[in-house]
Amino acid sequence: MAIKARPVEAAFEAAKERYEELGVDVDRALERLAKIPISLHCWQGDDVVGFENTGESIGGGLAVTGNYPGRARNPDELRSDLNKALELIPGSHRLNLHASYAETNGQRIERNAILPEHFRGWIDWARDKKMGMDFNPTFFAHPKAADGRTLSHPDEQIRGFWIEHGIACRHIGASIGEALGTPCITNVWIPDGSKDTPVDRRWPRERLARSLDTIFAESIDPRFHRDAVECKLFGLGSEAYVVGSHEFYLGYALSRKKILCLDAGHFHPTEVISDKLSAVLTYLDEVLLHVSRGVRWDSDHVVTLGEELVAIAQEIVRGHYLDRVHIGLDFFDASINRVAAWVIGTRNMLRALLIALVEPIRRLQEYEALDNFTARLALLEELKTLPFGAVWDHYCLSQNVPVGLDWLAEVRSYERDVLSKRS
Ligand SMILES: C[C@H](O)[C@H](O)[C@@H](O)C(=O)CO
Ligand SMILES: [Mn+2]
Repeated sequence: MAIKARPVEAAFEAAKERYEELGVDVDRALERLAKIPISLHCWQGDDVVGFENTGESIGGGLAVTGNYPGRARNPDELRSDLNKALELIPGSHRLNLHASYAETNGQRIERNAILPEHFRGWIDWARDKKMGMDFNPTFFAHPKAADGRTLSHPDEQIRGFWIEHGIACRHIGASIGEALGTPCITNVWIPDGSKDTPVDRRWPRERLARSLDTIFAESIDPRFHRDAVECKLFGLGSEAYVVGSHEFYLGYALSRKKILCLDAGHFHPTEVISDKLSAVLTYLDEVLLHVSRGVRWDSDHVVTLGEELVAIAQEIVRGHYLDRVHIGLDFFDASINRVAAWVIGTRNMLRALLIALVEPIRRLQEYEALDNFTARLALLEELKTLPFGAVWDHYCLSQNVPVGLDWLAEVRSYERDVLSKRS
């Protein structure tokens, strides 16, 4: 039986009173939450396989584990799964698509020859849903990336191929942005690195910088398109050295005025991106997030409502960065229902943002300004058990999406009627 609206609203009114006692405007917090788009990554729905049908393994130091039935095998199935997930997530969001999800009518189109027309189906789908889109060149799962090197490759022809792919993707990103009326962020992540200690750390980085400069040489109207670059500490097979490290891309983004992408799984396990946000935003205009959950390594587990997720959201809200931080997700778990994975991860991102939005920030800041660290700690701890869940339930109700765990029943019936029929 579905959760009833009356008790949800009664709990909300009581919760609102508790927050108002602390000076929090709950209605305004909810209005702000409704305006935050999360970019949902298409690759959770099919284990990062894409639709090129080349039989290439994922490579690039990435790994997907699990064999839960129901993986989307073609664009229509993936869009259908995304539709289901989006029905269960409050608010208006975006789609983050990889180039390997091109629709080429069975024709083999090389990655350096892909065109906006190969993404028409996605653009039309997003336009119908009034959604924006983001985009990514795919520098992995390809014979020319088989040795784990692309834009930094010493072979000029291989490097040239990937440069052409990057350029093609910027054109696709620009047409997506123009068609949908909201800038498309095209994010460059490459796997390049070395398993064992390299002798030459310098020249691959010099080559990568030159390749990126060539890719970005054409200026594109920022109303349609924005460039981002994603750093990483290590991957499977690139344990000793990653060409596009954090320092490399921080310098690149700063000197070339690009958006820096911080992936929560791309740092040493004791490092957190929540602490990096205000550091890099002191100098950079904008940041793209790949919110993920690494368990011991960059394992891309589904995002849970843990301390770091809340800290990321708090940093965005407390720092007034909502218009400078673009929030995308990056996880892929094939061991559970894939639609549920999207719903759990995205609802958690939104819940973390709501927790941050209903904080009595002014009061906390006053305590801090007065060096009243006792009251700051006491209030921060008290906030953890305030009736936030009642506010979230009301938000779901007001956005016409299932309250509480009611969404799971809908995923289960979709699994029974649709996913289980896929071989
Ligand atoms: C599939 C994504 O582009 C990929 O996960 C990338 O963003 C990444 O994080 C690689 O580790
Ligand atoms: Mn990422």
